[in-house]
Amino acid sequence: MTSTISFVKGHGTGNDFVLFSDPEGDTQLTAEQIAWICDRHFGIGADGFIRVVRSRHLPEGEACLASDPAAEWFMDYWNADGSVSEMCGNGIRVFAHYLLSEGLVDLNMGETLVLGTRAGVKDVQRNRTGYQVDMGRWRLDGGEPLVRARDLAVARPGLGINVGNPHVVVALSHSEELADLDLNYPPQLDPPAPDGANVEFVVPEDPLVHDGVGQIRMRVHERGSGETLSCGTGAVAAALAIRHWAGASAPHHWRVDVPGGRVAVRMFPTEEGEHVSLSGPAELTFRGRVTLPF
Ligand SMILES: N[C@@H](CCC[C@H](N)C(=O)O)C(=O)O
Repeated sequence: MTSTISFVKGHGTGNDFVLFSDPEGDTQLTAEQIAWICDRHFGIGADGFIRVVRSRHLPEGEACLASDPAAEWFMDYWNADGSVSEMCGNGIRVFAHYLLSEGLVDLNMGETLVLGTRAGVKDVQRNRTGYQVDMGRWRLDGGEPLVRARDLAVARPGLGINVGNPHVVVALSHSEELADLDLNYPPQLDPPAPDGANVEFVVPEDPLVHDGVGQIRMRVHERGSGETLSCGTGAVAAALAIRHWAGASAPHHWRVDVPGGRVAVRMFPTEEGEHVSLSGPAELTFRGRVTLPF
């Protein structure tokens, strides 16, 4: 049976998403349908798919992911190939912006919106650049695999970092090396990451620190989506990795430039340990209806 769905398209620094409203949780699209929707030639085209669903309608096993009763809404995030991911840093800002624009939530400056994700609940606030998300705790995870990429002469050591979803960050020495990378091909990790990983290639800007703010430039190959113009969780992982390598005197505030724009990352102490936040813009670009072919 074919079905027609309404959607809204949005992006955060060029990382683009199809948002599908399913407040009562009564439409389960298949991985194949989601991959078709995200296909840029045969479908709508997007780096990811976000189902907008009330947390209380999640199936039993997923309900614990939004365990804070304040998280009325859940970001059900899917990659372009139809695989699920735990978290999306650009996607959650666009998700918050969608909820606000549709009048589903109120969020004045200084207030906090609590949203559910597969990586736990996240606090979102509005700020000067758009939205700031408390991404919570992070951990060094996934070891230091060797990373091979097309047009990178020799394999480089990466650093595994989990910010809710898995990343491997690789430092390059200059911007030509970053520009020359061919990320049409997935980077190879040795040893491979058991659940796959998003891979970020990073170069320091000159100077690395300006007015107390660290400055880096990044390109990314996303698990399940290929090269994208930006990755919010990737920017967070990249800033954490560079701070780790730079040592104790490194700043806790970073500016991360990606092909699609700029985001900011801040590390700050909390009672349960260090948290990291991500700030950046969120835009909604158009809405439409699409008939799924299968
Ligand atoms: N683009 C996202 C990350 C999306 C999920 C990722 N591809 C994964 O599989 O973990 C971001 O902005 O964080």
